[in-house]
Amino acid sequence: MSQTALTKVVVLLSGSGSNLQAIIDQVTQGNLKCEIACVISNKADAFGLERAKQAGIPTQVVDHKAFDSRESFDAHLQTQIDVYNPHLVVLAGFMRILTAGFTEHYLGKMLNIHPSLLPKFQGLHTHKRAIEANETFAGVTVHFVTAELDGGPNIIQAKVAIETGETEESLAKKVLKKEHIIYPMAIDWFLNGRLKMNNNQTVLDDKVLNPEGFELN
Ligand SMILES: Nc1nc2c(c(=O)[nH]1)N[C@@H](CN(C=O)c1ccc(C(=O)N[C@@H](CCC(=O)O)C(=O)O)cc1)CN2
Ligand SMILES: NCC(=O)N[C@@H]1O[C@H](COP(=O)([O-])[O-])[C@@H](O)[C@H]1O
Repeated sequence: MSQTALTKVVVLLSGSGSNLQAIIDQVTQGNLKCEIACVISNKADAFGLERAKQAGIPTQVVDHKAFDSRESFDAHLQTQIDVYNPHLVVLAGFMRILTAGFTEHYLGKMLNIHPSLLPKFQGLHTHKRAIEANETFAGVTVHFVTAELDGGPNIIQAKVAIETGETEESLAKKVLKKEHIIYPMAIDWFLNGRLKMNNNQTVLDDKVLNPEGFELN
C-alpha cells in the first residue's frame, strides 16, 4: 500500500535553532506528522543549520548581504522555498523583515514565534524592553505572518513572570522553555487542519480566537 506523503514544512532561521530542535524532537517522537523539507538560513554560521544537518534535514544559506535590496533577497528566498511546495513555512528565529510581496505569497501558511506578549514589544530586544518598562509579565506569541511586522493575528501566547533581579538572559531562558512547547503545538494544529487564518483573524476549530490568541497557562 502506498504511503500518503507527509505534509512539508520549510523552516527559516538565523540563529541557534532551539525552536527548530524542539520541532525536530516532536517529529522524531511521532507527535508531529510532517516532513521538514529544508532549513534555510540567512546566516551561514547559524547553529540551527548544524542541528538540521545532524537530523539529516537538507539545508540552504541565502545570505541577505548578497542581494542589493530586500525585494531581490525575498524573491530569491521565495524561489528556493517553492521548490519544496511546502504546506507551511515556519519562521524560527528568522531575523529579517520580509516584504509585503513575500508575506502575501505565503499568507495564511506562514507562522512566526515572537518573544513578547504581542501586541506589546513588537520588533527587537523585547526582554530588555519589558524589564525596563517594569512589566510584571513577559512571554511569547506564535502568530500568522503578515506584511505588518509582528502584527499578524495571534495564535498562542504563554506568559512568564518577571521576577525581582530578572535579567535579559534569565528571562530569555524562561521564555524559551515556553516557546518549545507552544510552537510545536501551533504547528500541529495547522497540519491537522484545525488552525486557519481568515480575514486577518485566527480561527481554531472553526471558532475565531480572541486577539490575544489561545492562552497557555
Ligand atoms: N513582514 C514581516 N516580516 C517578518 C515578521 C513579520 O511578522 N512580518 N516577523 C519577523 C520576526 N521578527 C520578530 O518576531 C523580527 C525579525 C527581524 C526584525 C528586524 O528588525 N530585523 C532587521 C535586522 C536585524 C538583525 O539582522 O539582527 C532587518 O530586517 O533590517 C524585527 C522583527 C520576521 N520577519
Ligand atoms: N523577532 C524574532 C525573534 O526574536 N525570535 C526569537 O528568536 C529566538 C530564536 O531562538 P532559537 O534560534 O534558539 O530558536 C526565540 O526566542 C524567538 O522567539
